[in-house]
Amino acid sequence: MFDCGKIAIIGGGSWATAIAKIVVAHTHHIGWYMRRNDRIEDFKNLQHNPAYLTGVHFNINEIFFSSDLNEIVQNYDTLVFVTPSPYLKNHLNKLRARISDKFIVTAIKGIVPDENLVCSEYFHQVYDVPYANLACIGGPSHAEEVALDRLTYLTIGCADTAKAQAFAEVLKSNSIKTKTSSDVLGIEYGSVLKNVYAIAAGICSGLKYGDNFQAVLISNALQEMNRFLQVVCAAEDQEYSFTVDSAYMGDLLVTGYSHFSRNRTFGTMIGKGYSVKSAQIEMEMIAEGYFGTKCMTEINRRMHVNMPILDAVHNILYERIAPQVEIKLLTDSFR
Ligand SMILES: NC(=O)C1=CN([C@@H]2O[C@H](COP(=O)(O)OP(=O)(O)OC[C@H]3O[C@@H](n4cnc5c(N)ncnc54)[C@H](OP(=O)(O)O)[C@@H]3O)[C@@H](O)[C@H]2O)C=CC1
Ligand SMILES: O=C(CO)COP(=O)(O)O
Repeated sequence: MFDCGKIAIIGGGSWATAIAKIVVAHTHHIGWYMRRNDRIEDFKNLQHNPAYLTGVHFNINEIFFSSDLNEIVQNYDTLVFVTPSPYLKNHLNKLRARISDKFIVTAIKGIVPDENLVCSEYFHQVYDVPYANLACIGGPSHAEEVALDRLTYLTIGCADTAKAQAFAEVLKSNSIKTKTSSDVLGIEYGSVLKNVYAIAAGICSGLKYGDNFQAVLISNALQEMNRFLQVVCAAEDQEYSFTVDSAYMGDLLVTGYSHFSRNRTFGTMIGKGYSVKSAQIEMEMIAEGYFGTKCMTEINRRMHVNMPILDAVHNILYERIAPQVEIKLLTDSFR
């Protein structure tokens, strides 16, 4: 069986903290890159992350912290990237060490802005990491619930099944169930799109559309996701059949409906009349679907998939079309 070796977490936010909790319970040692030394010092003193999931306590002796990404990369075999997607490039720009022979796992549910590449494509194209060394973590998984040990199902995608299985074993516990998949691109694109659709759900909620319509919106979102993945991820002449799995539909549902969802919260503010800027400032957290909307719209200019919900969210966020006008047009297009 493949051995993940020494595992390091890259990123210091809530999902990074939840994944660190899961991994260190299994391995009893992790490396952990955080960008700020003051955060690391506070973490060591408090024995928990000072800013995110503060109720999750760690045995500090089991963690090697560093704000030097190169030090972590040189000393660890499996690197789990959990930074919000808009910051990934900046972190990676600090890299001097080679990462092409590392096992790279991305838990990022977003796309690299300006590049219009999902994370596995970015690591492959820019850092020469072979696809067999690239994995992703998908599935409905709000960090706040993982922190509370609430039952959560994660899907580990990797072209190399043995590697996916090995990492799935590392994450498995009484409260975490895992399965594997070879559909890395599909999981990553699905994760980007569900953020866009959660923004749409939030906008409709802010506009006071009710549960009946939300259900129709989410059904249409799933069909839209499937149309896109059919074009981008299905083998020739094959029907794309994964979309109903929990890493796709499950994550769409949890992000579209959960009050923990930042994308839905952001959309709700937009529906209530906030400008994009004021919603972003008030939230203090990042709704990656905002960036995902722009990138997916640009990608779809080449793909020509029928994606009315993506188009509507793009028009609202980037073309300043009034949400009530755009959503009314969308309602007329649904059956
Ligand atoms: N939260 C969740 O439930 C889940 C999140 N994910 C995904 O995990 C990824 C990480 O999200 P999450 O952990 O929630 O993020 P958080 O919002 O919890 O954390 C934000 C992180 O970004 C850092 N940061 C803030 N500003 C900057 C900046 N200008 N440059 C570089 N870094 C910055 C923060 O560092 P600092 O503290 O130093 O300011 C912090 O580590 C995302 O792709 C998300 O989609 C996936 C599943 C669940
Ligand atoms: O992906 C998530 C849950 O699975 C988190 O979604 P938000 O970023 O909208 O909170």
